[in-house]
Amino acid sequence: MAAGDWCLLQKPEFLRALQTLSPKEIRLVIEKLNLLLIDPYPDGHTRCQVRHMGIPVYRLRCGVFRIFYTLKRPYICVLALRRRDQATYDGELDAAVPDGTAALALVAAAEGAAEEERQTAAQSAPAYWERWLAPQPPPKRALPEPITPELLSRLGVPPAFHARLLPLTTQEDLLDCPGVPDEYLLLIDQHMFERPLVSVLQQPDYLLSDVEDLLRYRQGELVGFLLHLSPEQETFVRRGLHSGGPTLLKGGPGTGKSMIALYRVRAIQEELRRQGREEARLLFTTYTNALVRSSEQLLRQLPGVDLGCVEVQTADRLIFQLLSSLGEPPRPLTPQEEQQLFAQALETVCFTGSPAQQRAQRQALSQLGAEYLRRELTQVILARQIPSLEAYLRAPRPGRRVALSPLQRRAVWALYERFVALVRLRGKETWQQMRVRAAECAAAGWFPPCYDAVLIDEAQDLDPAALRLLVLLCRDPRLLFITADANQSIYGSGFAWTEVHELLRFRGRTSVLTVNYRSTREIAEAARAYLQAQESGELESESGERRYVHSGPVPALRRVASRAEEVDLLRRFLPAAAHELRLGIGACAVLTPTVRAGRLLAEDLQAQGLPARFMRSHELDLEAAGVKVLTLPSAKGLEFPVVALAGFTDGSWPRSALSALSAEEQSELQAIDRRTLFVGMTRAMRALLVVVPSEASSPLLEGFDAAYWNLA
Ligand SMILES: Nc1ncnc2c1ncn2[C@@H]1O[C@H](COP(=O)(O)OP(=O)(O)OP(=O)(O)O)[C@@H](O)[C@H]1O
Repeated sequence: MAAGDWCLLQKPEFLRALQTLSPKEIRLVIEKLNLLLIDPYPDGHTRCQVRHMGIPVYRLRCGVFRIFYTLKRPYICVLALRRRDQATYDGELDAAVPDGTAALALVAAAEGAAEEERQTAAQSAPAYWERWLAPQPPPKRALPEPITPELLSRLGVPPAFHARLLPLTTQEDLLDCPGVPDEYLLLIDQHMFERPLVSVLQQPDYLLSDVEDLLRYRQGELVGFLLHLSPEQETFVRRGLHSGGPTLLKGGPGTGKSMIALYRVRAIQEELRRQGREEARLLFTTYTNALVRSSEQLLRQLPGVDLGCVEVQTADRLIFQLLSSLGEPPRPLTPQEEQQLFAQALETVCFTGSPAQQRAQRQALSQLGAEYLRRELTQVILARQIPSLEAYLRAPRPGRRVALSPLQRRAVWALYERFVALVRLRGKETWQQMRVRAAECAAAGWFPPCYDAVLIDEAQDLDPAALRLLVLLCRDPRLLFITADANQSIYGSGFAWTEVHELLRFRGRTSVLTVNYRSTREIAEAARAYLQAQESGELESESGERRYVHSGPVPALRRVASRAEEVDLLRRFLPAAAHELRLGIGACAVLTPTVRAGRLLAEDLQAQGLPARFMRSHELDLEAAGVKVLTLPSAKGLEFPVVALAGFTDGSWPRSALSALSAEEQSELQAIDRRTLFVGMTRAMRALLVVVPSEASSPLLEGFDAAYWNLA
């Protein structure tokens, strides 16, 4: 709603406080906000400026409450609602916080604060890592009042959770209380301890387009509010809906690519509804099962989205379903079967030509590492649908660093033919073959375009064939939307968009996002420095500009001599960092290189009394209590306030350090592994710890520059 040309925004802090009000009190708040829309400027009476805040913050009288807000034309941003008797006077606001400087640095500088101010705050902050890694946890903070059934009822906490909550007496026990959803824990925490306004300023802004929505939200008629996107982001939500062709959106980690794709679903549905096409079908694809689950969850909370008309799916699952619809369900090889058949192909490959030529080809193959060859077969020949030896001899191989001579290519082709024959004999297919088959069926008209719009998130890791299929399934190229970040590619090996489909010419329809909304500047810059530290980790430069919304402590690297030491470090770091952020242990994630390392770490953390669960990508439950332990690849696209990268101590990773490979092969595989670690690091929002073995022999566990990392 705009009145007097003002629009209202609100912070989650304010919304949470509303949860505790009676309908009559909410009515009063609505009335006051309507008045604010007419004139928000201080009048020295009902509206005053709060002193000692660094930036102008105002407060509005509202019965026994005070509403705090900021102004930045045309927006009035409502920060918080507090009872008058709870330190709602000038100067007491942030003095009530025991560690004001820490809060300031940890949650980043206030909106609009100068860069210099932001850096000073970060640097002058007390020693985070000393606190977070202290041998003993800090004393627990007692709750200022008991948790009573009356309080819980007033806060709207369902009776089913009361028994768990009533005995709690400290903030730490409250935040970590198992079996109670975070929303209730944070509500009680917010009631007990006011969050400094400077920290509230860092929360995202949500649109309050109709003040009456507050009542509807309180009564459960409204699922949530829309995020206030930046003008740059807003452009991409709607761009090209009426004209042009497909849109490609690029940008580094945390710049909001997925968020824009989700909001675009809403914009497309709105547009199609306007055209009277209520039943239009949308496809939203992403790379991992974990991302499918979290995208579905976000879409469910987005007002105006009809989830019934949106299919959220990984491209591979869709391919499986499409091929199944032809009759027999396809039979993909498991990774173990693929490895086994590949090894068998290597052993039994037959070469053609004279004995000397055959010897030369055998020798040519032996110069290449097995993993490198396997990728050549699956990601070059199969994924790019190279039809013949002649075509392979001429084929460019973008992303592959080992130049192959014609002799080597002949040898590789022989291996490819042997491998494909063995796969056929097994009566199965590789996933690349299935993707190719599905794309061919679509091109032949067996799968007609069945989606009115297709949105592809994380496209950098899709095979060209899978992408081609998705393009073919979309009825209207204007409603094809793709996000990608080449620096986060951990599976694919690079391709040109036009190689996929002539439609993907994106002329004038490619853009790059530059503001990181997820990680602190310190974490994002440290991750970049790590990626660039070695020649193998070259960074695809999308744009020179990088901007950040948050700032905080630099991330840390610690070297450990044993897994026991590693577990001890995590046991100290995770709860300390989470509690400092006023979050429960469920806000923490440990990302490991392998499934085995993840399982072991989760068991060890549990044994140390820290609730932790290892989750495969398809088992991901973001709402689950306790530390989430995931593999690095399955954390793709996700985010967590507190992240540790660990599990490198058993020596089984990185794979590239294990075998004797040529320098080019090493460098190519290391580039992928380095990007995998980069993706893991950039999942962290506020606190990041990387734990590596002290005897690390791989260059991948090196390259942590003291200018970006706390290496104490
Ligand atoms: N305008 C905004 N205001 C506040 N928060 C935002 C805004 N845009 C995005 N975010 C938040 O930033 C975080 C990162 O967004 P998102 O996951 O969409 O980024 P991404 O570019 O897809 O990242 P990645 O490529 O690393 O997966 C999310 O928590 C999202 O809610």
